[in-house]
Amino acid sequence: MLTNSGGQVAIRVGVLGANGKVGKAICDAVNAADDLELVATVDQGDPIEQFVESDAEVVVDFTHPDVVMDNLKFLVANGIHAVVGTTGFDDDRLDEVRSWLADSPKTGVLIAPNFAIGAVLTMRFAEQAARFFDSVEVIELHHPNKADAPSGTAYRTAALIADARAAAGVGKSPDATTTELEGSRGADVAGVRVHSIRLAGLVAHQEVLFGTQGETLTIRHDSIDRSSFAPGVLLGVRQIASRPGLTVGLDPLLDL
Ligand SMILES: NC(=O)C1=CN([C@@H]2O[C@H](COP(=O)(O)OP(=O)(O)OC[C@H]3O[C@@H](n4cnc5c(N)ncnc54)[C@H](OP(=O)(O)O)[C@@H]3O)[C@@H](O)[C@H]2O)C=CC1
Ligand SMILES: O=C(O)C1=N[C@H](C(=O)O)C[C@H](O)C1
Repeated sequence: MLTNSGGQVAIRVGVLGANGKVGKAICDAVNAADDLELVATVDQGDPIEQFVESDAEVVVDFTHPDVVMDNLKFLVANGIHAVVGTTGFDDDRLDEVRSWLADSPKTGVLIAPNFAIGAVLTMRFAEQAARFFDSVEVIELHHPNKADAPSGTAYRTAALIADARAAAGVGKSPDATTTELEGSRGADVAGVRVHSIRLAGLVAHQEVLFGTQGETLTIRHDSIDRSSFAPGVLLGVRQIASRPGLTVGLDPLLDL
């Protein structure tokens, strides 16, 4: 059992996807925190049972949308709290996680499409701005090794904007396009156009563009290093045991 200089018992943390781009940054951050102990790391091909054997209290998942549900089902069934950054969660998946948690009521799961504070604020600011502008489009820009498009953050941003506009009675963005090459106007996410750029040299970036008579507003966020995700993940690791059930997004942990 690890204790820090104040005699506090460290939280026992496991990482899934530990050899991945974000997983490595999270392992470094856990190792650098004196109130956390990295007790197990699991990547492709390793047995997930390591988390039970090592008595992990919280497991962080940055793997792949195709495998994250199986991982989560195992963690919840074993009463291990989870902090999940992996993308691919639609309403059906969230409902499935809730149904597992109903059988494990003390377990907490946090699923957040983006753990970077600037990205969380971008979503919040976009939601606030949404009702004041006629037009809105989202551009997300990522490294070319990203598996999913649009990004989980862009999905969530578009959904928040759409909900805010619907609540305020604002209609769809004006668009007179009648002739188009397929894909040229981006994907339609809840009625909001989302454009995905994949470019060598990028990490994770998003612009939300608003327009109305005589003015535009652009909200832009840039993760220029994957360490940007670590503070939000560690906040989740520290809080999740006191938040049983499903929490979606980092906002409640930041009192937003
Ligand atoms: N919420 C957030 O703030 C953020 C979310 N993400 C999301 O996190 C996920 C991972 O991103 P990233 O780190 O860039 O991806 P990587 O591909 O770099 O890392 C994923 C790692 O998970 C491993 N893996 C795959 N399947 C399993 C499995 N069944 N069990 C254990 N490990 C497995 C992969 O191994 P192998 O390569 O051999 O398949 C790889 O090492 C993506 O969904 C991404 O969108 C990313 C950044 C921030
Ligand atoms: O794959 C990534 O890199 C990222 N994925 C998340 C997403 O899809 O929104 C978060 C961030 O954009 C980085």
